[in-house]
Amino acid sequence: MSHELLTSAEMGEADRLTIAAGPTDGVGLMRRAGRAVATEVLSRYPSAAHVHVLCGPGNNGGDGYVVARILAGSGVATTVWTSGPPRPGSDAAVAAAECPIKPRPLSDFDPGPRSIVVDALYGAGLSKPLSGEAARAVNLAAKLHLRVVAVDLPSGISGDSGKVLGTSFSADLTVTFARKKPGHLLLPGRERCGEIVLADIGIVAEIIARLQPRTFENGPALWLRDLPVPAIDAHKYKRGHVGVFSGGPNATGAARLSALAAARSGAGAVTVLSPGNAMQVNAAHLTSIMLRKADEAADIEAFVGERRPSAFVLGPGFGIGEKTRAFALALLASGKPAASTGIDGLVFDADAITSFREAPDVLFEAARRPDAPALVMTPHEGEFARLFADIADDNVSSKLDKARAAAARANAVIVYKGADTVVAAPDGRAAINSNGAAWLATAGSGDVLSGITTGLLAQGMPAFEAACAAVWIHAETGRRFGPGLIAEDLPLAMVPVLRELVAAGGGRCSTALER
Ligand SMILES: NC(=O)C1=CN([C@@H]2O[C@H](COP(=O)(O)OP(=O)(O)OC[C@H]3O[C@@H](n4cnc5c(N)ncnc54)[C@H](O)[C@@H]3O)[C@@H](O)[C@H]2O)[C@@H](O)CC1
Ligand SMILES: Nc1ncnc2c1ncn2[C@@H]1O[C@H](COP(=O)(O)OP(=O)(O)O)[C@@H](O)[C@H]1O
Ligand SMILES: [K+]
Repeated sequence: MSHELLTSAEMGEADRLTIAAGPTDGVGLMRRAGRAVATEVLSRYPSAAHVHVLCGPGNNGGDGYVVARILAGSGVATTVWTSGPPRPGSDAAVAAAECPIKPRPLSDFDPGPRSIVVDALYGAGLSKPLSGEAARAVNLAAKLHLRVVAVDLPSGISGDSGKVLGTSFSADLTVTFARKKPGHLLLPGRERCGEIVLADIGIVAEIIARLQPRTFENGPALWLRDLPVPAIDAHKYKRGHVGVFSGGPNATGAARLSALAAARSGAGAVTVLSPGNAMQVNAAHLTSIMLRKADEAADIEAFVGERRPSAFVLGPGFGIGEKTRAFALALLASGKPAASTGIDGLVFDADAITSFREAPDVLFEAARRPDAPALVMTPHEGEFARLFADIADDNVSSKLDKARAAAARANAVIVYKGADTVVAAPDGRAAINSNGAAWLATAGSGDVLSGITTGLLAQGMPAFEAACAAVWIHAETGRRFGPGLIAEDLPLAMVPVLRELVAAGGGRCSTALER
């Protein structure tokens, strides 16, 4: 498995453990890292007129000296520009001594047009904003439209947060080692990395496992074994029954999008719970989806008792206010142990999130009660800030940190949406999604996501895995569909994606769909 993501501290530890286990030493790892980068440069740019290798003072620079040595040895015209010599006695100093090219000062960096830049200034050890001669090199490479190959990370990008510190290179290709880092997937880092190549430098899976990583790239490897497939003796209620709350007569579409998505994702039965005054309009637009009136919290209790739904989604198009809060709290009090007819999972989206902006603690307290059903909340950036204002305002934390802090506080799986959606669980696990596309930025797209999540929860998939699977399936569908996508297309367009997942071993572990 290579879907773990390592922080810079974890990567340093992996490095240390590998060296301690022998026989490879630090210089050995550095030689492998540099060779991996050089191999990519040689295969992608076989006719490059000139390669400029920019070497910083640390181990990232050390990798750069290895690259320069191999390129020069292969007959490529190579210049080394350095921002400072490596610390005497360091691995990088050994690599520099082995490099036959006399380095020139980075302040004189003067590349010709059409040359290639290998950026080995700073990687995991970036500790302050890029400035001075490094910033000048960034500007020059951009001005001349030079191809940039970044070693480990584009200099200026934080590997832990994906943030730009000062300024950064925009690479065409980034070669990183052992495992990706969160900054390769979180924006804006992901955009600045270009294509990412993961090179094996001999840090083995057993070493990574010892670190017990808690952060992952979202993909089937994380949840395929839990993806529900119907048993041979399935009947519709065994496949899970979803309840979806509709808004009033002028706001019913969002609930129907969610309902359809829940049904397509395999829930055996779906009921739209509608205010009395919206029954007509809902009835006119529903076929396989059932319909039932629900005007007050007592109606939920009756529905739960009679029809045994296993999961609900509240929020899409529902409206903001007291009724929403009452429904949300009634649902959170309908967990299994309290009543044998209780429900397993809840998804709160959109208005169900916004309705608690003045009293988030009331929601969190209800979600923390031991009998509460598993809760997934799916805020976009604006909704996130309404519920977790202090966490959202923290300019230092990454999106990953923020989603984790929110999940712990709310005792809920948080799907912090966007182009780099982060899914975080209260137990500290988190996954960053990277397979989406901007075609998904269309009204109602989020309603479909909450429906898929609820459909999977209703079939018994654990909450973190259900949320990760829903986010990936939604993103994959949008990416494949491309131009012209509207939310109505998503439920049907996800069928081929589901079919492939089931064929790849849904319900069993398989890596066939790993991208
Ligand atoms: N950890 C590992 O397992 C491996 C690491 N390797 C390389 O080692 C790199 C990490 O090496 P280091 O920890 O030495 O870190 P870096 O080489 O990224 O940077 C460290 C040095 O740069 C200085 N520095 C940081 N930001 C600066 C800024 N903006 N302006 C000026 N100076 C700045 C620091 O004070 C320190 O002297 C990785 O990115 C990777 O390229 C590879 O050799 C392979 C194995
Ligand atoms: N640029 C983007 N790239 C990838 N996915 C995106 C992008 N913009 C939005 N999305 C996804 O589309 C969905 C939009 O949801 P949301 O903001 O709730 O919209 P709506 O309320 O209109 O349904 C989310 O799943 C989000 O992650
Ligand atoms: K770099």
